[in-house]
Amino acid sequence: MIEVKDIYKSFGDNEVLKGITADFKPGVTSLIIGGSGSGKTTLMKNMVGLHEPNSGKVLYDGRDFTSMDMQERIEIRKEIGMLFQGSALFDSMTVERNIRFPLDMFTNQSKAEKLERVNFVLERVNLAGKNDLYPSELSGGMMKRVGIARAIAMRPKYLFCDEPNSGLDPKSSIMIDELLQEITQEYDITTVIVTHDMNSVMGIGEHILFLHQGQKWWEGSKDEITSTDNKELNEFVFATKLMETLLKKK
Ligand SMILES: Nc1ncnc2c1ncn2[C@@H]1O[C@H](COP(=O)(O)OP(=O)(O)OP(=O)(O)O)[C@@H](O)[C@H]1O
Repeated sequence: MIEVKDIYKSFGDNEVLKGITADFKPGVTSLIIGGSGSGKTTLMKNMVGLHEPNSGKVLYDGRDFTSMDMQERIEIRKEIGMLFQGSALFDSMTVERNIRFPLDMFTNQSKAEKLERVNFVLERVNLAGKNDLYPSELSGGMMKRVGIARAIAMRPKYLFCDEPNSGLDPKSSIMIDELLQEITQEYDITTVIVTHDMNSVMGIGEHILFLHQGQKWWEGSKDEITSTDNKELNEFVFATKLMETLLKKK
């Protein structure tokens, strides 16, 4: 479990996070949603140590990440998988080398062990046998799946995804969402996803955190989100024509 406790973060005079507290549980896909500039990415960056909070704590299974030194943090980082926007694959490396990269960096496994792991995760994301392709030879959805394979190669306990289906068509987006949810449940990963995508919210939103102006404005599940009377959340949720149309049909 990841516990975020009363996180405040400012950039100069701009107070972006104003006392966020939340728990993220293993085996559950947690979605951080909210309008542009509400602080979603900043919260995620504070959780993984890419930003330092002004105050507050982040605990990984009880371990206080915020007060750790660099060396101690490396140990936690090995347990974290990250899927960045745009997949962030290395263009000059094959699929296999991209996925092997964290294993080369962080483990002493033999070549054979690493290859076995690469092949296992490739199969898991439905890309068995694509080892020798280069990123330029892959579709956007395939690139995301390679990104997921790389993120889970180290058997992470925690998985962070920033807009995992940006740039994908609706069908590929659903495939990526379902894959993330399956992996989360199968390996009991604590998964945190930053998204704008209401399809993702309605598909895999087991636990949703809605940020508004740097505060946790609402928390709940996809089953609760359409029946809330929270004004700002409603404005966010029903901002698409699709949702509007579906609601009229109800
Ligand atoms: N490194 C930084 N330096 C200064 N200001 C920053 C920095 N990172 C974020 N901000 C500011 O923090 C605020 C929140 O940004 P953040 O990226 O967290 O929002 P977001 O909810 O993820 O938005 P979006 O959906 O548009 O990605 C914005 O006003 C942004 O300008």
